[in-house]
Amino acid sequence: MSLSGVDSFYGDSHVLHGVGFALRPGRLLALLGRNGAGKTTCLATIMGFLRPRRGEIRLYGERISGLSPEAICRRGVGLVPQGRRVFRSLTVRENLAVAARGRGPWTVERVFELFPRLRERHGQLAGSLSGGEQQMLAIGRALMGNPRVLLMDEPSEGLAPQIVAEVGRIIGRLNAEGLSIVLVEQNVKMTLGLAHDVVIINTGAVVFEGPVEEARRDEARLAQHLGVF
Ligand SMILES: Nc1ncnc2c1ncn2[C@@H]1O[C@H](COP(=O)(O)OP(=O)(O)OP(=O)(O)O)[C@@H](O)[C@H]1O
Repeated sequence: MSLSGVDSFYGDSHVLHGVGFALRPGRLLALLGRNGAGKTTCLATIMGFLRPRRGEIRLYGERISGLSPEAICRRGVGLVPQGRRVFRSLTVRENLAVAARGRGPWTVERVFELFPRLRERHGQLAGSLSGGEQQMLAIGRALMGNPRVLLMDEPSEGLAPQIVAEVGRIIGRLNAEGLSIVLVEQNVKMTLGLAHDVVIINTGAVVFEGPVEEARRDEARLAQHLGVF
């Protein structure tokens, strides 16, 4: 998937300025930046919730910018949204079942193999789950759409360190199984441990794109754009 020269607006407010980067198949790309840098806006633009005014987004060669969110989802882009957004008054199993889409390996059973905790709680209302369990459910729900590319918006937000490590392991495993992932995170340490490639955005523009080794070597730049971590 690639973005080139993408400009996005909320009304008159110009938020993304010529954003371009490429996610290669099977890679994990970390999208980093300070609060308000435009990371969530980038994901919203890829998903089609915001239509870019300039530039284009391609998925395996096909132009997807300008399509509806449903059409983009059907072409294989999945989203784990910030704040999880599970259906609180549906059970765990129902949350997964309603998200089933497309052809591919993902079934409720397979999600339960990935997250045994969800199997244990399959009949429970999602609103009664812990934060970590809701995050697992949000990931499972996105997988039920059989995505080729998974966008994840701050999956570690508000979770205890032990649960963050567990979620990190799952993300690494999904990627190792071949899923291409864009990971937006404030947890820079965890993210650099998982990523192949890093993109840093600052006030809506890309200020760094390169392999994770290069990002690690340039700690001064990371500190400049991300603050102390
Ligand atoms: N719905 C909206 N309407 C108008 N402006 C918005 C809207 N959502 C975000 N913005 C603005 O767009 C800019 C980028 O926000 P965005 O949420 O993409 O940043 P972010 O990097 O994801 O930050 P965070 O880490 O806080 O989620 C910010 O200046 C924000 O105030």
